[in-house]
Amino acid sequence: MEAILESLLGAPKEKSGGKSDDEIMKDLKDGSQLMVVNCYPPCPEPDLTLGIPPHSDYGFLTLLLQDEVKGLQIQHKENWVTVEPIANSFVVNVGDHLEIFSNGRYKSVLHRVLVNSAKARTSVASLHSLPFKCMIRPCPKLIDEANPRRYKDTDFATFLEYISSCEPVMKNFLESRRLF
Ligand SMILES: O=C(O)CCC(=O)C(=O)O
Ligand SMILES: [Fe+2]
Repeated sequence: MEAILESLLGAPKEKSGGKSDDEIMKDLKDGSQLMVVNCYPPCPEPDLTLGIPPHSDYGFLTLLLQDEVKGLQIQHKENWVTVEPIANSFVVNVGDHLEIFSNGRYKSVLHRVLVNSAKARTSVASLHSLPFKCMIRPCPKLIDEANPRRYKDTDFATFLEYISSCEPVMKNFLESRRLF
């Protein structure tokens, strides 16, 4: 898992450079991992519901293992696009923390899950974040006059406070952290 994260984070690392990236990598290694197993039974009326409503994942990166049954869709240019399952591979989703750390260069992906009437579906999501007490903020190297800071400081407690007051649907948690 560590090796996968390290190779995936190569891209923002090159762009931002310097000490803060090593720090973020270290924080991620000491960070939190939440594993969620989702089971979607067959649904007699799939057009009337969703397996999971549109949302973005809290956290830095999500590694998602889906079985051979379709269902996951991501939003791309206003359209819902089905993510075709590929055997023995992970889908990697950018989470809200990476959008904040990259000061908006990387967008957390809005996704949802459809159900179907024929087959049960199972997926396993592994959400990787900083340690719960860590503060996430835009990387200073990505802030300048042309790219002012776009997000407020955010930690896990802020997220818990948010979800106790309203549902984390669409990208509304991230929107609540926006400065402009
Ligand atoms: O079942 C899926 O493919 C996606 C699950 C998901 O989005 C989640 O657990 O956050
Ligand atoms: Fe998700």
